Amino acid sequence: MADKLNGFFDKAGRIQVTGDRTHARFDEILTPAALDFVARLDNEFAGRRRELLDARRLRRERLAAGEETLGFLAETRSVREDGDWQVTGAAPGLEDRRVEITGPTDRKMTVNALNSGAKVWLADFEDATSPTWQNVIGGQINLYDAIRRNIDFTTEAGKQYRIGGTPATIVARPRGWHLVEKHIRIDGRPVSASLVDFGLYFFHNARQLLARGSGPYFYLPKLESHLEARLWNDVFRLAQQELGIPQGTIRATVLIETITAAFEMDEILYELREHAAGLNAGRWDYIFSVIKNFGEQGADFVLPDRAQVTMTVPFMRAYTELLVSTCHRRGAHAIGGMAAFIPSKDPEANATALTKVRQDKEREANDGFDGSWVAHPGLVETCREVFDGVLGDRPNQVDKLRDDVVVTAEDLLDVASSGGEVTEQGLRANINVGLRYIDAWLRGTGAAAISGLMEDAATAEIARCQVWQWIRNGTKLTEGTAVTAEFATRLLDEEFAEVRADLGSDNRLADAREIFAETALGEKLPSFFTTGAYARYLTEPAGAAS
Ligand SMILES: CC(=O)SCCNC(=O)CCNC(=O)[C@H](O)C(C)(C)COP(=O)(O)OP(=O)(O)OC[C@H]1O[C@@H](n2cnc3c(N)ncnc32)[C@H](O)[C@@H]1OP(=O)(O)O
Ligand SMILES: O=CC(=O)O
Ligand SMILES: [Mg+2]
Repeated sequence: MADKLNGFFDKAGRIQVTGDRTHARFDEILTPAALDFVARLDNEFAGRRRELLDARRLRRERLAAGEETLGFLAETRSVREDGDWQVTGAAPGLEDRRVEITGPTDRKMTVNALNSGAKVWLADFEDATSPTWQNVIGGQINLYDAIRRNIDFTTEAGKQYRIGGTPATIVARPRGWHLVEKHIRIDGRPVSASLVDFGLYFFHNARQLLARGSGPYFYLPKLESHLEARLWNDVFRLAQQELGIPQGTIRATVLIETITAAFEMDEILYELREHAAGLNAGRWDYIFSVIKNFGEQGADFVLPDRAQVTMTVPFMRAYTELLVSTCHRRGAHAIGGMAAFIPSKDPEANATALTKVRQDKEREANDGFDGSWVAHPGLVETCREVFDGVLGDRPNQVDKLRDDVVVTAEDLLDVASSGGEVTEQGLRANINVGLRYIDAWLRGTGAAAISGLMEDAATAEIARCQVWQWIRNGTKLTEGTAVTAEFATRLLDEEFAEVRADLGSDNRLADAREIFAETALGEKLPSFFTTGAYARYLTEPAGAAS
C-alpha cells in the first residue's frame, strides 16, 4: 500500500499522499485512520469551501469595480441588536491570556515558546510558517510530542531543550481557507490546507489534551465573512461527533484581520458561539486586506509608507475599539496584535524596541484588551508587566464593557485621514523586505528578522501590495517622482543587487524576484503571493504543481 517514492493510496484508492514519506516519523501522523478523518471532513466541506472562496472573489471584484462598498449587513441586524446572546467563553488554560507568544512549530521554537513564560503559545501553520511538506508534517510531529511531554532534546553543541514546569497553553493556528495541501489528494484533488492542519492536530491530540486538563484550541485566520465562521463551526461539530468528543469542547479564537470581517464581528462570534473564546486584532493582514480590497479606489485609500501605518491612525483605531467592545458585550476575550519590533543585540536598538512594544501593549491594555501577542521570548516580560499593571490579579477584563465606543462604517473605511507620506525610502524598503522575506519563505522559513523587525507572510503581503497600489495610483513620492511600473522595476533591480551582495550565493533570490515582480508589478493584484508561489515552488515532487 505504502510506496515511499510514488505516493501512498488508501485501500479504496481515494486518498493519495504524494509528499515524501521517507521521514522516519511521518507515518505516525499520516496514519490510515487520520487520513480517513481528514477525508471525511473534506467530503463534507470541500464544496462549501469552494463556494465561499468564489464569494470572496466576486465581492472583491465588485469592490474593485466600485459597484459595491462595505457596510454592516442588513440581513444580520437582529444578531447585532440582540443583546441576549453570549459566547461560551474560556475553557481550562484560556481564562488568563495576558501574554501570548506566537511562532512556527519547529522543534526548538516549540520548546522555547512553551517555556517562554507566556500564558498561551499560538503554534502557527499560517503567517509564520512556510508550508513546505516538511514543515507541515514536521510541525504536527512536534506538537504531538510536545503535548505528550516527549520532546526534550540536546543539540550537537550540547544545549538542552526541555519543557519546564508551567508550559503555555497551546492554541494551534491552521492555514487559511485559501490554501490547499497539494501533497494530500482525495480523488485526485488537493485537500484544503485548513482541514489538513486542523484535522491532523485534532485527530491525534484532542483526547490527549483533554486528559491533561487542557483542550483542542484553535486560532482561525483570515476569515472574510460570518459564513466562513459558520463553516468552521460545522467542521468542529462534525469533528467532535466523529471522535465522540462532547460538542462544545473546542475553543476558537477568530482573527479579525480582513476589512470585510470587521463588519461582521458580532456575526462571526454568533456563528461560533458554542465554541468561541474570543477575537484577535490581526493588524498586519488587516492592513493587507484594506489595500487589497480598496487599492483601486484612488487616492483616498492610498496608505503612506508602511512604517507610518500605526495602530493610532483613525481607521486602525476604529477597528480595535470595535473589536474590544464587541467581544466584551458577548463575553469573549479581546486579544491584541503583534508589534513588529523584536529584541536586538545592539543595546540602543534593543531599548528602542522594548519601548515601542511597551507603548503598544499599554495602549491595548488601557483600551480593554485582555491580553496580547509577542513575537519573541524576550518580549514576554514587557507584555506581562503592562497587563499585570492593568489586570492585577484578575485573569482578564472581559467585564470592562466599552459602551462608550461608537464605530460607524465610515470610521472603519476612513483611510484618507491616515496622513503620512510615501517616500522613495518606503518604496525601496517594501521591495527589499519583500525580496528577503520571499527568499526565506522559499527556503522553508516563514518568519524572519529583517532590519530589526519581525516579518512574516502578512507583512510581506503588505510590502508587495503597497508597491502595486502606488503604481496603480501613480502615487507621487515626497521626492517628486510619480511611481510607475518602470520606476519600481528599476528600484527592484537595485534592491535585488543589494540583497544578493548581502546574502551571498546560497539563496532563492532569483525565484523571489520573479514572485515579487508577478505579484507587485503586474496589471492585476493577485489575492495572495503564497498561493501561486506554493504551487510553483513548494510542491514536491517538482512538476506536481497542478
Ligand atoms: C502577522 C502575524 O501573524 S504575527 C504572528 C506570526 N509571526 C510570528 O509568529 C513570528 C514569531 N517570531 C519569530 O519567528 C522569531 O522571533 C524571529 C524570526 C522574528 C526572530 O528569530 P531569531 O532570529 O531566531 O531571534 P533570536 O536569535 O533573537 O532568538 C533567540 C532565541 O529565542 C528563540 N525564539 C525567538 N522567537 C521565538 C518564538 N517566537 N518562539 C519561540 N522561540 C523563539 C530562538 O529560537 C532562539 O532560541 P535559542 O537561544 O534556543 O537558540
Ligand atoms: O495574524 C496576524 C496578523 O497581524 O496578520
Ligand atoms: Mg495574519
